[in-house]
Amino acid sequence: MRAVHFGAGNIGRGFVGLILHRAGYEVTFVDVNPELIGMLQQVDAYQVREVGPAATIHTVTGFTGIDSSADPEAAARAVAEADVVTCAVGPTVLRFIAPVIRAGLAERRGTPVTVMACENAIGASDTLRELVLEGAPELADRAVFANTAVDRIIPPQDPHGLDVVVEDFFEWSIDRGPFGGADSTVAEPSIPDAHFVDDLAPYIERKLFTVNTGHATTAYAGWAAGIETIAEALQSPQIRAAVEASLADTSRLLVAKFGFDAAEHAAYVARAIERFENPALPDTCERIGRQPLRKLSRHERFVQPAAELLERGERADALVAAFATALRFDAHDDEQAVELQRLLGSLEPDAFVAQVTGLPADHPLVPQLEAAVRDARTPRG
Ligand SMILES: NC(=O)c1ccc[n+]([C@@H]2O[C@H](COP(=O)([O-])OP(=O)(O)OC[C@H]3O[C@@H](n4cnc5c(N)ncnc54)[C@H](O)[C@@H]3O)[C@@H](O)[C@H]2O)c1
Ligand SMILES: O=P(O)(O)OC[C@@H](O)[C@@H](O)[C@H](O)[C@H](O)CO
Repeated sequence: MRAVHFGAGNIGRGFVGLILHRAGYEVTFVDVNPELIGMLQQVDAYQVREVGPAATIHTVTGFTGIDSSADPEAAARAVAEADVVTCAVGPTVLRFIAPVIRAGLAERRGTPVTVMACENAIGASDTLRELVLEGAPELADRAVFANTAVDRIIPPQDPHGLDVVVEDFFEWSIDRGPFGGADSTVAEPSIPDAHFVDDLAPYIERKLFTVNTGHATTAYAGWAAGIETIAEALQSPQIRAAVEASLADTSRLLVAKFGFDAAEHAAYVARAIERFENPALPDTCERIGRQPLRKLSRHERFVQPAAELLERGERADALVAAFATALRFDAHDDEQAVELQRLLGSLEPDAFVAQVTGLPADHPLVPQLEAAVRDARTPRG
């Protein structure tokens, strides 16, 4: 069985590549980083080292690499011949890999390929499908796109090596809907470490609005306090209280919306905070806070749950406070952080909230976010 995976970064090598290898796939990694692809072409194996109570070392073999910026035709050919195509490139990069997948589908003969975007975003495979079929709707029956939720914390790695240090926890949930039904000619791919679910919404929203909301609250508060790592930030009682308050907001929403058992959900939240604190994971506030404009957008970790709470007539004060703290993220190496600071300095609060969050002006959350922006624009004494 052949898999093509776009994005040979942390999740690519330390999660998707590992799980596909364990499922028996030969994996072709496609990336635009020539150094990374060079290493994947030159060696036969790399290691994934899990750290935490259930620590194990896994060896991944049977892979190769293609540099899609140097040889997009080879990448398209690999897609044409694959059983499964996955990606973990970041939601903002989907539009750059879409033309390569489109070219692969155009060459494809025989059964449709399964495509799964493994990104932190709701409906990422649906987004990828729209981008791939843009201008080429006739290719629709050559691929089946399934949404997924992926969870494993993988901190920054040595950029000059292939081995990856990861936490011992992982979860990959895949929407079963597109497979095997009356309208589908494609069976569920065999991936024993993943689980197929009838309704992905509770899984992706629980993950994004717990793990990622809690992570982001920690990161922005840590950054504002001048703290480097996530584990260190959580040692501050104020930051910990802010994280617990954000997750109390999202818990109220998730339990009401999906009918989760309150005690089981509380255990899920506690486990997420324990995972952030894993002392063996050198994860940084800068990585977790990366791309703040994406994280402050409409369907993301603060605005979406806060908006839904207000629509239900509830408050979301802790999420609004976390949004306010995020406005202080000014990492110089992060293009979106630089743009965030430029927008803060140049747009009035109403224009900033409309542009960054995409909320309609009459949404009940808007006045609170505008107040946060007004406050962030006031010089600190
Ligand atoms: N690291 C984590 O803890 C984690 C956990 C769950 C989900 N995710 C999600 O996985 C995705 C990737 O995150 P990551 O941490 O692995 O990032 P990363 O930066 O380590 O990896 C992304 C890779 O994509 C490559 N890339 C960029 N443009 C490309 C293109 N046009 N074609 C092919 N490859 C391209 C980059 O060179 C890089 O190697 C994100 O959506 C992230 O939210 C990350
Ligand atoms: O990858 P991002 O930028 O969407 O979010 C940063 C982290 O919260 C994220 O990578 C987590 O480590 C991951 O989602 C855990 O499964």
